[in-house]
Amino acid sequence: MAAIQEAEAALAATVEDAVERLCRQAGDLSAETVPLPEAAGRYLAQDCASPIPIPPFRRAAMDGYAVRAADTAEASPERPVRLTVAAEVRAGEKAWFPAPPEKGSAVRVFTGSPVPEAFDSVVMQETVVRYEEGMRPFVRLDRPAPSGRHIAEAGEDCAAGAVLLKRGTALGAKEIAVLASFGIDRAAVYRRPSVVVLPIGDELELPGRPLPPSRVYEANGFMTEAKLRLLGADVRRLPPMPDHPAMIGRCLEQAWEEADLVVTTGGASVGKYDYVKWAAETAGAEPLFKKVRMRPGTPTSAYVRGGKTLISLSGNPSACFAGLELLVKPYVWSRMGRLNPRNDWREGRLAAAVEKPCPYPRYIRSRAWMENGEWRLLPLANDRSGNIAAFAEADALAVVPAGGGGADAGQTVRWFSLVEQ
Ligand SMILES: Nc1nc2c(c(=O)[nH]1)N[C@H]1C(S)=C(S)[C@@H](COP(=O)(O)OP(=O)(O)OC[C@H]3O[C@@H](n4cnc5c(N)ncnc54)[C@H](O)[C@@H]3O)O[C@H]1N2
Ligand code: MOO
Repeated sequence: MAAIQEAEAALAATVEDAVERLCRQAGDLSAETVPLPEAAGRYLAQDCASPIPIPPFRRAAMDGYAVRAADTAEASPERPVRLTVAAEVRAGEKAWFPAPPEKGSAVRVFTGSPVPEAFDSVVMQETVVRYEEGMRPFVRLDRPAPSGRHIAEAGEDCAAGAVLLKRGTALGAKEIAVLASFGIDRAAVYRRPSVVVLPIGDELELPGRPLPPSRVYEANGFMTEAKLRLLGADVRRLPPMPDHPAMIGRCLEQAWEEADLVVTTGGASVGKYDYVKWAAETAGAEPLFKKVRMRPGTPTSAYVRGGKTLISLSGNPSACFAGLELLVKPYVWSRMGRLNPRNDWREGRLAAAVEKPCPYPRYIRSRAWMENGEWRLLPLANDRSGNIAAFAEADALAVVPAGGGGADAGQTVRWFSLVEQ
């Protein structure tokens, strides 16, 4: 008996170990090439190089006149220089000029117009006086135009062949804009992991239906589905499954057939009707860990079978939430090919005491704000494991270290942001 308990204790992982074990078997990540709009929220599977220089041609950065700096070198308010406007080049037109340009010529240009080769400076239209004599347009300058001013050289932003975005980069709106501006219309991204979400519990009723006595609405499955979708996974949430061992076993088998990852909630603890561990082991799955040194969420476990993963989250909504943030998210991030699949931990000081002694690190939903150059964290009242009403107020998850009698107000703790990235 003692040997069994010791073996079980060895499988009780710290959160860091649990993440390590999960990420280590994230397996080979295959890639697919998708049109740009579908690449948003995913991670590049290879470096992306620029097929062309940007800007692709020498262009004006202001509306005004392309001139030769040498022609304007002597310009002053007392002795302004007069230039003949010999041509106009609009954005999108060829950089033409009746060559070779005579000394003292200028070309009317606009932001984004190609600048004809002989010209090396653009003066803004606000800084010149334009006038006409007969039908001929002229501009008058009363100061020199320095060579190179308001001209973007071809390849100045990025040379052809240069790496634009590195493998593992998250493709958000600005990265998509970078690819589009280089003429790239598809991206090689890592495949989205497919996930089946399975809420378990006789007491669960679907939202939208009347609530029979002694039942609760199924919330964890919806929370898990939403989180996974926001992370970019391909998700299917099943209706609640009763606490029935054979049914849970069959459902797990089917879910493993179809998905890379199965996430269950509920039926995870030691109660007479908690069957997930039993079903996983009966199906021959190998445990990665059978408990996690965290609260809430201690009964969380994970298994692998034939390259497929099962993460069994606790049924208590806050425990389920902690498991999603601390374990499922890093795992999905590593499967999606994100370079750093870890939460971005920082430090802050508690704005109120946490009076709950705990043998494990305690993860507390909190509100975070900046005060006098440091982060402050207010643990939410009503943070009991089974409570859910205060969820929406939290924008941070802070951790109070194990042992001791909780934490004092003012104590420095680690935390990360819950604001969706
Ligand atoms: N004798 C012991 N009892 C318990 C222990 C223990 O070590 N010894 N651990 C406690 C801890 S800690 C937790 S956490 C819970 C976890 O139990 P389960 O993961 O098996 O979850 P359930 O018993 O199925 O449900 C717990 C609670 O949450 C509600 N729930 C479940 N699923 C959902 C859902 N999808 N949506 C909304 N609410 C849900 C359920 O009705 C229960 O109230 O065990 C402790 N017990
Ligand atoms: O670990 Mo349980 O999740 O405290 O409520």
